[in-house]
Amino acid sequence: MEEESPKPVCLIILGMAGAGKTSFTRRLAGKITNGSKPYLINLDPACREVPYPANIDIRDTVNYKEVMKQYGLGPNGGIVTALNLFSTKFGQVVDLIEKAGKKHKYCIIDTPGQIEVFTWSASGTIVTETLAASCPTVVVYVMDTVRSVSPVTFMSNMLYACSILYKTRLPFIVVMNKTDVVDNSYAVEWMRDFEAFQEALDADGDGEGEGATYVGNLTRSMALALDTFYADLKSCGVSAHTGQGIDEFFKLVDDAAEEYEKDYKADWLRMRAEKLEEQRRKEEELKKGDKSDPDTVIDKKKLIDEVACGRELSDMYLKHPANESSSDDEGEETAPQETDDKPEDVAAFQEFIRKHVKPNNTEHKT
Ligand SMILES: Nc1nc2c(ncn2[C@@H]2O[C@H](COP(=O)(O)OP(=O)(O)OP(=O)(O)O)[C@@H](O)[C@H]2O)c(=O)[nH]1
Repeated sequence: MEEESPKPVCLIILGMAGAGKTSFTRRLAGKITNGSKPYLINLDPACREVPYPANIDIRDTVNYKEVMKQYGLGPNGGIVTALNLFSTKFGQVVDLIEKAGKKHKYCIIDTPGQIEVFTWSASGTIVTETLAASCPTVVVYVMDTVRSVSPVTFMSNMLYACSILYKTRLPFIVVMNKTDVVDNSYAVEWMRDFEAFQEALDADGDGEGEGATYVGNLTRSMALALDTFYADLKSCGVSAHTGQGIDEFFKLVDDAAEEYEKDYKADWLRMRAEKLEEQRRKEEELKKGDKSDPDTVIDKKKLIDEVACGRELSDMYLKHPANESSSDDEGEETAPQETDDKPEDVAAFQEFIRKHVKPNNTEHKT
């Protein structure tokens, strides 16, 4: 039997806006394992600068400001659509990631600022599923420890983390970032000891009894329900600024990668086999149908390019994702343009719709 070449452990970095995803990715970028730094991917089409040497950068492929113009979208719609377009070619990205496994032990994927762009979009699902079916994949949820000191905010953050865990069905790590400002011990205690959480809630004026507020009661019930989630949760405190806690984080990553092999891989391989079979069946059906149907045109143009990790950082900084000649302000919605749709973009978008928009949404997984 052919021996499989090693595949990198892929870390999908998620978190609320400002939690420190990019700073954390930048910190992880310096980790040297077996003589190599991690393979780095930026999936945020709207960031101005990528402060680490990305091997693959979505901004080299899709110009989100042009997407906003061409489809008449606002900034969030532009980011979602840019990611949708990119995700249609994510198979090519995975090929590059698999090849990178010969040299890199880890592959780190930084996601867009607004978490819902990834967690509530078709493209986020496509990216996650394609990765998980090919490489050991771990979801890393970055939480802002400073902003979560209120018990109600903490519980909301954990509830969000919990929803992502059950949605992705992958090993999961909660990273409590910014411990250089506030130590994460309060969060560890709240997760371990419900009474301590209850006391903090009382001290906040949201506790039990006559003075209890609706939000206090809700928080208490939710925190009780989250006990099961906390029981097996991998978490650690880190500071992306000082590097504190990074070694412990990588230990958790290695445990999570083992967990993937043991508990998740078989399911993902089965799902991939089913999808391939379904795709084969659909292609056969298409072949039998009208071959001149323009919707079946598949864009052969290579949209994804890899950049040598050692390239000059200045290359990354100098290129702004917007078209330099573009005069629109960031955040300004513009009317749809009727004329200059590029044929390759149209073909890619048609292909995206053909592949992923299913009648009645019967196969959409949540
Ligand atoms: N003190 C401290 N500040 C941090 C740390 N990590 C990030 N920050 C700060 O938090 C802010 C947000 O950091 P980013 O890395 O841009 O966060 P992000 O989640 O990538 O943000 P978006 O992608 O724009 O949503 C910046 O001002 C960082 O300097 C940390 O470990 N300690």
